Amino acid sequence: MNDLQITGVRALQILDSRGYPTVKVWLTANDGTISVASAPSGASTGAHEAVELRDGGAEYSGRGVEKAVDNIRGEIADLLTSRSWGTLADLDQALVSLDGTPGRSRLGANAIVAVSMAAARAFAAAAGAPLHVWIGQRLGRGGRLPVPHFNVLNGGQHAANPLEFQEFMIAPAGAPSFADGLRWGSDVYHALAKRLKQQGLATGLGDEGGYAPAIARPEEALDLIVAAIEDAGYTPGRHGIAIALDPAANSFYTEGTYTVAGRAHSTDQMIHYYEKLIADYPIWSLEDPLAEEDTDGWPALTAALGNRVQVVGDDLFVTSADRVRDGINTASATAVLIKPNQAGTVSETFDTLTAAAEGGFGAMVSHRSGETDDTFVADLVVGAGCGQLKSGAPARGERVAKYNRLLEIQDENPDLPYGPTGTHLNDQ
Ligand SMILES: C=C(OP(=O)(O)O)C(=O)O
Ligand SMILES: [Mg+2]
Repeated sequence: MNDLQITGVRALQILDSRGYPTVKVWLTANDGTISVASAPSGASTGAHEAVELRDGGAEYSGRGVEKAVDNIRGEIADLLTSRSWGTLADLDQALVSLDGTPGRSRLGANAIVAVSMAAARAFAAAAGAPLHVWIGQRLGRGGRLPVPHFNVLNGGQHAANPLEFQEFMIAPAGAPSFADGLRWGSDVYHALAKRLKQQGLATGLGDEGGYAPAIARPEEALDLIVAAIEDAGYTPGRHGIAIALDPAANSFYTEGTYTVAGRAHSTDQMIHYYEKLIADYPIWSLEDPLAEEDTDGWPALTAALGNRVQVVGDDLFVTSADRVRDGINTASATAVLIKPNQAGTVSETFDTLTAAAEGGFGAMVSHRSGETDDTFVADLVVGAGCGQLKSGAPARGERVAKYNRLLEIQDENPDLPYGPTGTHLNDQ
């Protein structure tokens, strides 16, 4: 394969789906091919994830990213055009070395991840392969279309309602194909709106396109969703439409106590609470059920529930291969959420996917709550072959862009299998 020679670098501050500034990058290769990528942005971030560079301060806000853009136009462009690149791993490593900080705070994780994503596209284009095929080759995996996890009801830091749990997702595991699963999800999404209206609840949306009604108890949300699945004519459960939760427990944990709908829970009580939810509702996956700093709680929860549901670390692992290996050694979870901008580069994201697979962990690829029309995660999940994606509701342009890209991939590759392997979604 020929080396990649980058001859042009363009960067711009654009807006993400929340209307906050983010970074867009264009890389031109010497054959004239232009590869584009945009950085997403999280709101409920883990303490250890790579750090966005924001003008005037690193914490999340609507502040500008002009400095990050300037870094791409300056130092990063100089690096990228200074030599040819044999592999993405070399290019990413050079970016990480140029930054020189563990958290990517000098040049900005938003600048670096956008460049890395665009570079991955440039390598794929140079190889004449679709991005998902090129990614599959890098990871040594066969392609697979994911079960989409639609976040249909929003709370936590993604909505202004009193619901502490952040994400209530529906997963059409029993659908015969990705395209059918997408239709099933959209049917339930619309049935849920009807239910909410019937009950006098608001149908305004949270950041990821799910409804954000003024309810506080997770059970109320789950009752509404199960009813909507049935209203739409589907069967709740792993043979039909299962439920996945991302409570994002960091945000309702203080000094050893989890507060849910006005009630305080110790870690043990929280584990019992999830046990009851799992018994009462067709929940198959639990992401960030406990806070990232509750390090004794995670193995206890996984020992208690890990044979019944998938236990996913997001803020706990922040897409870091080292943290995933620790999690495997301590049996702290059974799967990892994969967000390239937490890891910092695409190559590090690949390393984390590999570490997870080597340790028998599952993986779910994920968007961020602040998104753009970039569809990188759709190709990533197919190439990774892990069979699970969350990209928000089956509505709102920045969310459906990913689902629509998967429809294209399915259409172009009708033999790709659908769904995860080796997870609880295949049980029963
Ligand atoms: C997608 C998520 O939200 P954010 O992007 O705000 O971290 C999440 O917590 O899984
Ligand atoms: Mg999460």
